[in-house]
Amino acid sequence: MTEFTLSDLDRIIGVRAASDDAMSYTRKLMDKGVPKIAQKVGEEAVEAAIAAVRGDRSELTGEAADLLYHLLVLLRASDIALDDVMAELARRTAQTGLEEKASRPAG
Ligand SMILES: N=c1c2ncn([C@@H]3O[C@H](COP(=O)(O)OP(=O)(O)OP(=O)(O)O)[C@@H](O)[C@H]3O)c2ncn1[C@@H]1O[C@H](COP(=O)(O)O)[C@@H](O)[C@H]1O
Repeated sequence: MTEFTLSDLDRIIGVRAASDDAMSYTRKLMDKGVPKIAQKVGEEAVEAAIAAVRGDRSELTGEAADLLYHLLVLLRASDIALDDVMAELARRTAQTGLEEKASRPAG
């Protein structure tokens, strides 16, 4: 299993977004602003959905990677920390109590 996490990617995106490297796709996206980044998120989500319906696992893997990357850029452009999204997910999980059950050995 890869050790690379969404937090790692988010950190890289933060560095690239703050850079003045004209070759950075992240920098270019940030310059275009929230509407353009939101459009990309929508496009990548639709492409991922289509790949899933077609049963194309390789295509879906690639589109899911594009979607997660663009979503992280959108969050940053909207000044929302990935940590805040994770905290919301943790809050929902705590409400169900499933985290504890999932970490307990079955039986
Ligand atoms: N994970 C990604 C990633 N996923 C997708 N993409 C880029 O997303 C773009 C999507 O291509 P599209 O054809 O859909 O879009 P487009 O060419 O911009 O055309 P438009 O739709 O905008 O008109 C491609 O240029 C991909 O390279 C990414 N670009 C960067 N990253 C990560 O971000 C890091 C920093 O990248 P830079 O900012 O380029 O240094 C990289 O090391 C990666 O870890």
